[in-house]
Amino acid sequence: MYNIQTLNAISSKGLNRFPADHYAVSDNAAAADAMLLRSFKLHDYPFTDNLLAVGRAGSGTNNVPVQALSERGVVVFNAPGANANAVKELVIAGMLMGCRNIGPAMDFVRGLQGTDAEMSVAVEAGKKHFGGFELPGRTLGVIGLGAIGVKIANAARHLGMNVIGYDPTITIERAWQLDSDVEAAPNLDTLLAQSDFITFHVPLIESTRHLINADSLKNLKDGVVLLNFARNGILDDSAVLAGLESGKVYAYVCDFPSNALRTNPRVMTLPHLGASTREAEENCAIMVVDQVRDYLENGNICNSVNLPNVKLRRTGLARIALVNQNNPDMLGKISHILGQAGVNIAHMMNDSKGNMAYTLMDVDSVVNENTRVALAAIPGVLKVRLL
Ligand SMILES: NC(=O)c1ccc[n+]([C@@H]2O[C@H](COP(=O)([O-])OP(=O)(O)OC[C@H]3O[C@@H](n4cnc5c(N)ncnc54)[C@H](O)[C@@H]3O)[C@@H](O)[C@H]2O)c1
Ligand SMILES: O=C(O)[C@H](O)COP(=O)(O)O
Repeated sequence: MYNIQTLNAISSKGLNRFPADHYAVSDNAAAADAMLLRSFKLHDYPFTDNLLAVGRAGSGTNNVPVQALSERGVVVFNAPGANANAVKELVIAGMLMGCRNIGPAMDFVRGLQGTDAEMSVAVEAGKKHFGGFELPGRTLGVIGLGAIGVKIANAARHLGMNVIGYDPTITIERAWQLDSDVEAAPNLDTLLAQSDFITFHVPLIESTRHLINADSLKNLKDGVVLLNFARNGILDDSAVLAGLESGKVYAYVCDFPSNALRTNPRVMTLPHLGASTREAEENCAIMVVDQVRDYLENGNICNSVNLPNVKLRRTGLARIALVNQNNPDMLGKISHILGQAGVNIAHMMNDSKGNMAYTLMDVDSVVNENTRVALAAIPGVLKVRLL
C-alpha cells in the first residue's frame, strides 16, 4: 500500500487514477510515500525518511525545496505544459485588459449612481477617459519561450501582432513549435527597447529576479503594457509603480497582488488565476499522478526537475531503482555488490542530471534485503528500492 499526501486540492480526475486497493490518498497521510501539491509552500516541511516523490501539479517549482529533496534522494515531478493553454488565454485577456483599460472602466461604472437615464449621460461623458488602442501592428515581446511563452507568441501572431522573443536556453522542441515569423531578440535589452507589450514566462530563479528594475525600465518604450503571469519577483514592483507614475508604463497586468499594487488604478491584478481552469487542473493532476504512479510502481521517471528521464520496459525477475549522487565509479561499486551477491543484471539504464544520477536495473534473480542494505551503504547512494 502506498500513502499519498495531498497538500492542496488536486483534481479528482487525477486522484481517481490511484487504484484504491493499492493507494491511500489523504491530506494528512502520516509517513507519505509521495506528496502532491500545487502552490503549497513546501520549504521547511518536516519530511520523513520514507518520502520517495513529490508531484507538483503545475509548472513552477519555486515553492518546493528541490535541492533539499535531492539530497534525500526524493524525485520531484512537475506537469510541464499541462496548464499552458490556461495561462495563454489569461495573458491574451490581460493584454486586452491593459490596452482597453478594462479594469478602470469597470470600476468607473461600478461607482455610478442615479437613474438609468442619468447613468447613460455619465457613461457617454466619462468614456473618453478609458479610450485605448488595438493589438494589430503592435509588438509583443515574450521573455521565456517555454510551454507558455511559445503558445502566447503564436496566438499573438494570429491576432496580427509582431512578436519578438527572448530565450537563451530555448529547447529544440519549443523552437520547432514556434511560428516561423516570431523574431528572435539577440538580447533582453533589444526586446525591451522594441516592445509595446512585454510578457514574462520564465521561472523565478536568481537570474530572472527583477528583470524589470529601475535601470531596465529606462530602456522601455513609453506607454508599454507589462504583463506578469510568471511569478512575483520577476519584476521589481517598485520600479513598475515608478514607471506607471511617470507614464513610461501604460498598464501593469499581473497575477500576483500586493498591497502596493492592489489599489493602483493602472494596475490590474488577479488572484494567481493563470492555471485555475477546470481543464488545466485536470490536465496537471492526471499528468502528475501518472508520473508518480509509474515511479512508485516501476521506478520509471518522466518529467522530473531533479532527475533524468529514465524508462525501462520490465524484463528481469526483479527490479532495482537507485538514486545516487553523480559521482565517479558509482556503477562500478553497484555492480561489484550485485556480483558478490550472485545477481546478474539483465538490463539497465543509467543517466544523470546535474549532480544527481539514477540507475534502473532489471536482474535475473530475487534480490534480498541484505543486498539492498549493502547498496544503500555505498557513499553517495541516496535511495535504493526493490520493485
Ligand atoms: N500564473 C500562473 O498560474 C502560472 C501558471 C503556470 C506557470 N507559471 C509560471 O510560469 C513559468 C513558466 O512556465 P512554463 O510552463 O512556460 O515553463 P517552461 O519551463 O516550459 O518555460 C520556461 C522558459 O523560460 C526560459 N528561461 C529561463 N531563464 C530565462 C531567462 N533568464 N531569460 C529568458 N528565458 C529564460 C527557459 O529556457 C524555458 O524555455 C513557471 O516557472 C511558473 O513560475 C505561472
Ligand atoms: O506554476 C504554476 O503551475 C502556476 O503558478 C499555477 O499554480 P497553482 O497550481 O497553484 O494554480
